[in-house]
Amino acid sequence: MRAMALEIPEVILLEPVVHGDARGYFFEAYNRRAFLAATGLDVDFVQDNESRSRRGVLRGLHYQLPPHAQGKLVRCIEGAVFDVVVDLRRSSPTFGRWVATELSDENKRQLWIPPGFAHGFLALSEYARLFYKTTDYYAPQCDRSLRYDDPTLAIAWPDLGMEPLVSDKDRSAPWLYAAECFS
Ligand SMILES: Cc1cn([C@H]2C[C@H](O)[C@@H](COP(=O)(O)OP(=O)(O)O[C@H]3O[C@@H](C)C(=O)[C@@H](O)[C@H]3O)O2)c(=O)[nH]c1=O
Repeated sequence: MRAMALEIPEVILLEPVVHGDARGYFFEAYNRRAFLAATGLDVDFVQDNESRSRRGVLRGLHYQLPPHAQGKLVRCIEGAVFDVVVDLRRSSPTFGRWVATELSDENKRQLWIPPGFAHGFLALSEYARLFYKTTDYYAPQCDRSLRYDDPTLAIAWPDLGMEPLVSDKDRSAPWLYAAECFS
């Protein structure tokens, strides 16, 4: 597993070693020891999530506040997504900054999103299925959404020539200045 640093160093892009042969391919999608060796992080994942979205669906930007803040290990197992992470740690030099990367069933890349960050994605392919592990359980009372189109964030979402399909919850999410963040 190869780790690649992004502009926000705590957010880590991971690329597995894919063993291809005449039958197809095999790779270790998650291996605790390999994850530790690549990232230096020994993380306890407690929940696996899967969602499937039509092209143009935008989910996010989501995070859970303490005491149920979540780290997430995200990958796209069908199609492709434009995946975005925003630093919401007020004490961080990169507070309010975002990084984005394409995750797809072709590149098999995974993104490690530490607690303290908001996460969202736009489905680029006809359908996109996201699979992600989390370090804490779903806690609706701590679940928060942040506006994906906040002009302060100025996220460069790809233009698919259509309005993104967004949940009511996400459409009515607060802007960054009013959002509850991390210390
Ligand atoms: C996130 C979550 C939702 N749910 C329920 C609540 C609701 O009825 C339904 C759909 O929830 P949402 O609309 O929040 O689903 P979704 O918009 O897909 O939420 C996800 O978005 C991405 C970007 C993330 O980063 C995830 O952590 C998660 O917040 O599923 C659970 O039961 N467990 C969970 O862990």
